[in-house]
Amino acid sequence: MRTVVVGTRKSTLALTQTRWVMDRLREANPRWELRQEKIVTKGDRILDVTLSKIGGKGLFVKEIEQALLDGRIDIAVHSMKDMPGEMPDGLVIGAVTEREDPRDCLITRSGQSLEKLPSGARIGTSSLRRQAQILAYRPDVTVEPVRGNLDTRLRKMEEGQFDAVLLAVAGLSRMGWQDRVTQALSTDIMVPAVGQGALAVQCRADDVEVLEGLKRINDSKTERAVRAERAFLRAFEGGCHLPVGAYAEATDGSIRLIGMVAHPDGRKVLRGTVEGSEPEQVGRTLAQQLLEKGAGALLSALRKEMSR
Ligand SMILES: NCc1[nH]cc(CCC(=O)O)c1CC(=O)O
Repeated sequence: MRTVVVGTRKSTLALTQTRWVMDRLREANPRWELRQEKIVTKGDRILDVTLSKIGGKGLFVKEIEQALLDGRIDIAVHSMKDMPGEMPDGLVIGAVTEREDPRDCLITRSGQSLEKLPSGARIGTSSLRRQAQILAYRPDVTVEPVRGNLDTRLRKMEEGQFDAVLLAVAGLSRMGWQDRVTQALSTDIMVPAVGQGALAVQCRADDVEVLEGLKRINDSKTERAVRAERAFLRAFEGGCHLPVGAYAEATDGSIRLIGMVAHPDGRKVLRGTVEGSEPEQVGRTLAQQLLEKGAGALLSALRKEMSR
């Protein structure tokens, strides 16, 4: 028997995801005794400021990673899309779980689709990636920031603060709320966030026993797809709160990756596709392709605007 402590954020979504992973782990490793440890992160405590102002999505992950490094926990379950491109020394992703629906979706109060929403409709999202792509498709709507957990965002829409909100299908379906989706958006309109729909199960790089056990719940196709997406993201240094998206489909032999870099106002959206067999290579090649189309200048101008 080995006691394995699994760390998670305290949000209902994080707890649901962790419970799901713990069930898989229990099946795959009957000799493990699994215990759950809840960790409150800065991102969960500070809810009244936009994420990019307090340091981006990475802050949800950082404090949990510290608990791993300190040995307070042995395994951490994260939404893959919340993981920054780079990871601290000493930690690895030991397993990537099978990806759920990777798409973003629109939830409208009226039930109208994106095409039917009236001009001037207010859409709640704090993601620059979602903002850019929705404005590129519907330049006549307005985008307003919204923070908080999934239920908070849905409630704010129902109360009339917004006419619609944009969320990941995967988060809603893990909560059992897939019937709330008005319209799942095709990746032609909305390229998802890197890693969206997959879970990352992280551990210490030298914890051989845990690594062995995590391998048993790894989904190799999702892993290859996410490796390509993350290699793409890393090429744009610190891209986790920038308007960058990527989505890959992988078989055992090949990978097809689509990527997107945009200006938040939606007036410029650069997209590209690359196919290949080696995930990191595919990611870097696509990043290079978009850099040649002007993604570098776009993002450095944006970084300057955001740091003002
Ligand atoms: N940004 C927060 C976040 N992190 C992971 C998910 C759920 C979807 C997923 O695992 O990809 C969500 C909610 C959302 O963006 O709608």
